[in-house]
Amino acid sequence: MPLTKQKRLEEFELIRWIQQQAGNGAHLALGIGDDCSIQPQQPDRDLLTSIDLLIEDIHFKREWSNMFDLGRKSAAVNISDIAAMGGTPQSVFLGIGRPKTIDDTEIKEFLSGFLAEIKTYGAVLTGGDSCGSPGPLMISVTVQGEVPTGDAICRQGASYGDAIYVSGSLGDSALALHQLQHGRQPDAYLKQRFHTPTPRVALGQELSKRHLATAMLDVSDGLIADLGHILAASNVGAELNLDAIPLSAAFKRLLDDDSALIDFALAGGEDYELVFTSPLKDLDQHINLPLAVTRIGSISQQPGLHIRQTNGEPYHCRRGGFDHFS
Ligand SMILES: Nc1ncnc2c1ncn2[C@@H]1O[C@H](COP(=O)(O)OP(=O)(O)OP(=O)(O)O)[C@@H](O)[C@H]1O
Ligand SMILES: Cc1ncc(C[n+]2csc(CCOP(=O)(O)O)c2C)c(N)n1
Ligand SMILES: [Mg+2]
Repeated sequence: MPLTKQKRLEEFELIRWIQQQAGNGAHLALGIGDDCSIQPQQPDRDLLTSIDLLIEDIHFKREWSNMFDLGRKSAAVNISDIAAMGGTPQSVFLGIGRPKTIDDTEIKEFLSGFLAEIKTYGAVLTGGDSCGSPGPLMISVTVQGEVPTGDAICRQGASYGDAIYVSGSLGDSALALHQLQHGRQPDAYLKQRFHTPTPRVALGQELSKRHLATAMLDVSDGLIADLGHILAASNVGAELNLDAIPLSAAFKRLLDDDSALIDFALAGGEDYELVFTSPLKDLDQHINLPLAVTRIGSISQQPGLHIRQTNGEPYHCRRGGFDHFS
């Protein structure tokens, strides 16, 4: 259906508003407004690029979140991929498929949250695309970052004897989601962990700059599934200590009443914490950041992922990791 003149004006007005809000990046020769942005290349840097989609009713429900927080989360989960390589985010590209039910105020709220989040990490909105959607709200985010040549931390470098670490705590986000899905209101802390996760950019940068980690990724689909990617890429196995999995006070309070909830920490997903391996056994002593880093196990020669309880018995998690196609 051809767009009316008035509708097109609205579309470009919104893009002009986005352009004004986005500002200019010092690393760019040209940002929003032309057919492409232009970024001069640095000879001693590797360019990191990642894309992720967020689709209404798959990744979020509009009734659970406000549009500002949804904007923040859309940015954060993508910036988390740059953090997971140890890089510095720079340019972000935003695609929006917008249903008619979202008005200008809501879309501006979304963009304000998105821009506030990327600004926190020094990144700039550099381009994107906007169109109508006959169905759900669809968000596509591409993020680019940089790392000194050769310093990016990949999934493939883990070797036998390395210790396995995780930042922050696990399971909060999945527990909040579980409560929302069952019509309950999570407490403020758990809610915040689900709606506005924090990409661990400073930790990733520290690990890459000081060459402290051999393999790394961010936990989006759940610890077991995502650590499994490191094991497959590195061709090794792992032993995890169940009691070492870091849990928040809010999570522990609920775990006291229902010990089965531990599976949300092992396989829930959307933690956006960093899981990494290192030959150092006391890595927490080497990092001076206001973020806990916990040793949860070690890389073994025996293939597969084995979880042990304190009494030495194996633990079998009853949840699978998140899989879009299962
Ligand atoms: N449709 C696709 N076309 C090309 N490459 C893809 C496609 N889907 C995924 N990939 C690539 O597969 C790899 C793994 O993607 P995946 O989405 O599982 O990882 P991730 O983005 O780190 O995790 P998550 O999406 O759960 O945050 C990435 O290199 C990604 O670019
Ligand atoms: C409404 C609603 N239902 C379910 C979930 C849970 N969820 C969706 S995608 C995903 C994995 C990460 O995504 P990706 O692999 O695409 O990066 C998880 C755990 C949610 N957030 N909202
Ligand atoms: Mg992905």
